Amino acid sequence: MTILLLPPVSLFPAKYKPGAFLKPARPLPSSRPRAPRRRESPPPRAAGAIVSGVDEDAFTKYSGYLFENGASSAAEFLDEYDLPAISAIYRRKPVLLLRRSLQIGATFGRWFALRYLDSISDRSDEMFKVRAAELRMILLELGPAFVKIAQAVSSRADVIPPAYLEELSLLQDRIAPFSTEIAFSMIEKELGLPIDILFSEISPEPVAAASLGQVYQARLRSSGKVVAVKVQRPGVRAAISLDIFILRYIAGLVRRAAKLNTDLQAVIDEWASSLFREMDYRAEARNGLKFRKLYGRLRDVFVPEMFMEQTSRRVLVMEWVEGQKLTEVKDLYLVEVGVYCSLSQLLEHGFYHADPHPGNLLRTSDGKLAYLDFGMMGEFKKEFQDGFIEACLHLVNRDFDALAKDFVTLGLLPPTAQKDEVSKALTGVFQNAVNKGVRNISFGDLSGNLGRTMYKFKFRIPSYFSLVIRSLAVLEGIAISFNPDYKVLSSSYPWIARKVLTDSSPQLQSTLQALLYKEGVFRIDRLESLLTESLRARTEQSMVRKEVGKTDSTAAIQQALSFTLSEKGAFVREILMQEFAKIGEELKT
Ligand SMILES: Nc1ncnc2c1ncn2[C@@H]1O[C@H](COP(=O)(O)OP(=O)(O)OP(=O)(O)O)[C@@H](O)[C@H]1O
Repeated sequence: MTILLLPPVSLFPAKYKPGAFLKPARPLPSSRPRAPRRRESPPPRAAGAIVSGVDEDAFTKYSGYLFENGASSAAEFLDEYDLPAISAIYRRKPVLLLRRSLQIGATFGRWFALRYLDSISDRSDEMFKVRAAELRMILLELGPAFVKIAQAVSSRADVIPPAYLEELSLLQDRIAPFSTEIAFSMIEKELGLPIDILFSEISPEPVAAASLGQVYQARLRSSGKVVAVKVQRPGVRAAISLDIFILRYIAGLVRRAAKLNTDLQAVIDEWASSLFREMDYRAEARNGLKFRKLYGRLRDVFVPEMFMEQTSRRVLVMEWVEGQKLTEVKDLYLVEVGVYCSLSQLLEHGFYHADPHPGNLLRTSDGKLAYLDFGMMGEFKKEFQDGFIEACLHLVNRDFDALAKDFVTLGLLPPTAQKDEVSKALTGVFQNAVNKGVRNISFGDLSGNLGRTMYKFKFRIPSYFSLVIRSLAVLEGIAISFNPDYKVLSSSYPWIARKVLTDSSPQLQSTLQALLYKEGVFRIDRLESLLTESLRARTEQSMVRKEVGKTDSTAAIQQALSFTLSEKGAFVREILMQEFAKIGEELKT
């Protein structure tokens, strides 16, 4: 059981430097708890003032928009993404629909026109940063649906230019808050008790504000535990529903006009369903509980406790995590911990954090990797897990025909695909990368190349697969920001090698067998390389911890031997025994 020793509670945690971007939470003396200050609104703000990067105008428009279009709409009460219901609600409001469509069109239209003017006046480079900042403000003004879309792409260093990436990453946690008065009354309404009864202390202002909700620090009256209280923005569900409805319509037009093969409306529907699930905080708390149970015990991983009794659809109460953003502390060891935890999520239990954006990963004050925000979780099915491992093995061993088959198993290619042709294309795409050696393959480049090949063959990448790729690409992205040579695949391969050598799944065992025998000939070199990699999985982790010194080759041989003799090495031992028996027979003749 991992135990996090919380440091003395301060309502000015290290990661929220007072005044950095929010008004500081009011420190309440922990020795003598006071009744919370209730219904305290933030002081009036000067229009157009900038509070450390949060533009007040954008904030006003953003919140105003939510209230105007959200709080009173029937769509605010939808429990899940229900397209017929959303259509029925907004078809009855043509004026609202038209006004909002014009607002979206005019806002983006103006921005594209400015970019066009930049390009014809040869000022594109000069104005690049300005336009990136404008785009961020536009997304903020347009509301949560656009902020969420931007967040989804903001970790893609491979597709977004750096200046845009920098601006879009600010959307992850620099969104202005809504009124505390409204938030407190929402807590009371949702949980059915007065704030003073629920909490003995609560920060008079939010400590963080995100697109869907904002977070307060508080102390539970019942147990005295310090908690984070997340409150959903009022009107957010209705506002998002309206925008989804409009975006779907635009997607239909674009698809027809550009004769696209990809069903853009289906992509939006899938995204919308997951966004609606994310807006149900009870589901988020259940996800958090499961995540904690599965991964909270991994070494140096921390998952906060969820308080189900104090959680409702729009209010979530969980254990407070004291720490700093992983991106700020630049801790490569914790990136490795994240990679190992991701592999365990994807390939061990198949239940994974599908939104591990940099704002959701913290380094706790005692040096652990803490996960936050369990709104978006993915399920990676067992057959896909094995298929993914097989694809990695075939990629590293340059078996492109087998790789094309793996793509069918993974649902990336339809079974009817011309596998020869695809395999030729994949060979072209991956050969260069693989020739550089597994340690030099960049996950970002690989997924970019894969996307382009898929596009060429008019195949679509299933959304589950994009999320899986994203959950690893995010970690690579964080590491690259302070270590340009970091490669996530190089950290993952030892784990994969170990898995394939030790797993009892018949599918993986037959893959291993196929890999170790080429045209009936035993490939000892492949077994050797798998063994070396799988041993690296163990030693590398301990070396990062500085627990052991460098292993010499004798130690490696000893470890390889002890592995093949261990219970987990049974299948490999069996193969080796058969090979030894064959050699014995040959020697006899
Ligand atoms: N348990 C916690 N302990 C400390 N801080 C927290 C905790 N939970 C959330 N926060 C802070 O609040 C911020 C927003 O929380 P969270 O990401 O869960 O909200 P969200 O509305 O789902 O955000 P997003 O829209 O970006 O996904 C986090 O980035 C973090 O700074």
